[in-house]
Amino acid sequence: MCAHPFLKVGLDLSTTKGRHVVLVEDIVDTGLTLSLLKAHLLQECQAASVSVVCLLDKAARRKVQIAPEYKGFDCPDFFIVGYGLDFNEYYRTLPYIGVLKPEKYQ
Ligand SMILES: O=P(O)(O)OC[C@H]1O[C@H](OP(=O)(O)OP(=O)(O)O)[C@H](O)[C@@H]1O
Repeated sequence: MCAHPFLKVGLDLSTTKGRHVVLVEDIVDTGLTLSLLKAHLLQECQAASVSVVCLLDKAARRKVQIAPEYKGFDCPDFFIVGYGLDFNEYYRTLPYIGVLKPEKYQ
């Protein structure tokens, strides 16, 4: 199954063996999520390659060295919501991307 003790993925990742995988993300922030998944797919699942496409790339927050191969937009270091992005499950279904006022989360 190529399972990972921390990753909960609703797919059988062993099917990626020998295949070129494209991960589609809404946002890359610290990069920790993708870094973990990418390493797992390459090292444990033996994917042939893993590339990343994201809508938003918030590079200023990066904690690990990872860069999406394809991105829609560079994103400034604001708290972004809408278009699938949430704050405690609020705002996720907004049909646009917005910036949350700091007083809403501080
Ligand atoms: O680069 P990182 O710091 O790892 O953050 C990026 C991840 O965070 C968000 O998911 P989140 O964990 O908020 O879950 P969600 O998609 O259910 O909102 C987003 O969808 C990415 O998967």
